This record gives sequence, C-alpha cells and structure tokens, in this order.
Amino acid sequence: MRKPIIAGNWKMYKTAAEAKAFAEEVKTALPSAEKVDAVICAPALFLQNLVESAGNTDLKIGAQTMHEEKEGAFTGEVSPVQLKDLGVEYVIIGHSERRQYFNETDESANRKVVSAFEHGLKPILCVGESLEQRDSGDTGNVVEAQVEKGVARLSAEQAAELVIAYEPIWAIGTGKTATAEDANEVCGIIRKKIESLYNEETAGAVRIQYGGSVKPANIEELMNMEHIDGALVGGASLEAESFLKLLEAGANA
Ligand SMILES: O=C(CO)COP(=O)(O)O
Repeated sequence: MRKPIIAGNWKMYKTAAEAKAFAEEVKTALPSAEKVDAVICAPALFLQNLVESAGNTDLKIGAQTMHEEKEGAFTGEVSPVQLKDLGVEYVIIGHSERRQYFNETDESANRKVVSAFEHGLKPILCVGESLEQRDSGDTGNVVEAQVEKGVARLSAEQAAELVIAYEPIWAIGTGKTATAEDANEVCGIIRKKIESLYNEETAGAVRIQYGGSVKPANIEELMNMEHIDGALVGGASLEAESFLKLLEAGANA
C-alpha cells in the first residue's frame, strides 16, 4: 500500500507574512501523517521560516528547484546541501515551467535527481506532455522517455523512494484537468516503465502524483484511481482551507 502524498507548489506567489500565516494555520489541522504526506514547496526565500513554523509537526517543506552541484560559483542558485542544512525535505525537479522558461532538460533533471538523493533530499520528478504531443498521440512515448532519462543512474532502492509527478502541460493553471481515467492511464504507463527499467517491487513502491488544475472538487475522483498516489497542486494549494481539504481527500483515499 502506497501512502498518498499531497504537495503544494506555490510557484512565485506569497509574501513572507502570508507564507508564515499559512503554515501556522495548516500545521494545527493536519490529518495523520500515517495516512498522508503533506508537503509545501515554497519559494527559496521562505524555506527557512517555513521549516521553523512547521517545527516538529508533520508539515514537510520542499523547494521548487535546486542546483545539481553542492557548491560553487553559480550566482543566484541554491544547492542541495544548503536546502538540507535548513531542514528542507523535498525538492521538485524538472517542473514543466523550469523546462519551458529556464532551459531545463531531461538530462539536467536527471543530474538534479541523482544529486538530491546523494544529499538526502526527496525529489519529486515532473513529467508530462504538451497539448500538441497529446493531440498527435505521442503522450505515452513522451512520458516514457522523460521517465527513462529522468531516473538514469538511480538504484532500484532510490527509484522506489522517488515521487514522480505526471503533469500534462496543457492542464497546468488552465482549469482543464485530464479526466481521472486519462490521468490514471498515463500514471499506469509510468509505473510500467519503472517496472521494465527495474522490477515489479520497485514499480509497486514508486509514488505517482497527478498535477494540473487539481482542486478540492476533483481530487477525490483522481485519488480513487489505481495508479494515482497523490497530487502536485499549484493554485489550490495557496489557501490554507483549500490545501487542508486536499490533504483530507488524500488521507481518506
Ligand atoms: O504546475 C502545477 C503544480 O506543479 C499545477 O498547477 P495548477 O494546480 O495551478 O494547475
């Protein structure tokens, strides 16, 4: 049985005061950590304060990206060692917005995933097709290739610990959600790919999230699907009340 994982991706939203108020509200109302992993991936600026606000509650804090090197002359970047040092636990890698606007590739995502594991962070690797790729029937091939390149050099134990987020690009921030069946089908393709690259046990352990316009109104249906183990949520993770509803749905799945 895979434990559901609900992660909020705040992207470039909120002020420090808003971030703190969110954590203070959410941390007192979390469902049991035995039932769901609750993660907020915040702008790097707020990570330290959020880790402090979350304290020893079950609210886990994640970054939205990181550099692959542990240190160096990389102006503006944040290293995995720095994140780990703050008490950050998760890191989103290869989000489609990073791929689109910041030239990230499957290869750079792979280097970051490997580095995250090396430095004791839990990576959430994002994959997903564009509308054009979906319309031309390429979804399966595109996502399989992203997964294969993304997990290169990972051991079976690491792959089993990985979280993969399937986020169809056309569903992000558009209000368009993949149907639960379509999302489940692609998450199933991802799981099969992990099985072919590793083994059945690893494929059975890897957690696969769906992301793209997830909200309290549609999460239950998504979470009922066999291969969907959680959600990576943008807009609907910004308000405490909405995030708590998503966590509740995750805990009850
Ligand atoms: O990109 C996303 C999460 O990483 C999805 O964003 P929305 O939930 O706002 O569509």
